[in-house]
Amino acid sequence: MTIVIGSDHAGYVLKEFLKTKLGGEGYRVVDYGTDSEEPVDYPDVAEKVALAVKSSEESLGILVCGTGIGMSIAANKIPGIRAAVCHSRFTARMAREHNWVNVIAVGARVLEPNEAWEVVKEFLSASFQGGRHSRRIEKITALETKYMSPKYR
Ligand SMILES: O=C(CO)[C@H](O)[C@H](O)[C@H](O)COP(=O)(O)O
Repeated sequence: MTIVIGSDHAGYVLKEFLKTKLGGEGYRVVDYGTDSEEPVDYPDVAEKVALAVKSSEESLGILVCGTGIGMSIAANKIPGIRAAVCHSRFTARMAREHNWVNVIAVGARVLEPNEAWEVVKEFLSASFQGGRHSRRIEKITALETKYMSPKYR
């Protein structure tokens, strides 16, 4: 599986840490930056990662900023992206099993690096359970379609 990853300046150090861990587990990692702790705006990175995930069903995204919140808000603007901030192993597992989240966002100012890695590992090891959850995902997709129509713009 390919992991598409990106961060802003606040998440840069954690992104690099997660990249090393992911590589060690054999994942192919594609990095959309940023490449230093020089300030950048998280929506720019969230857009690149979200579009990459959208273009390949085989990939999952990881976004890192200070809290994960801004990244997830931005990524969720891209149709087909279901992004969620996860700061515990439980929420990471549920995000995948119930919500079919395809982009996880974590906060470098919230979690220690090893905690963040545990959360990411849990996310990557979980699978969408389907069943009743499929119906709910379909309703989320319907909302996306409905509110993207010119009537609501
Ligand atoms: O998107 C965020 C908030 O949800 C991130 O935490 C950003 O990394 C943060 O806002 C950046 O803050 P800074 O003061 O510009 O470093």
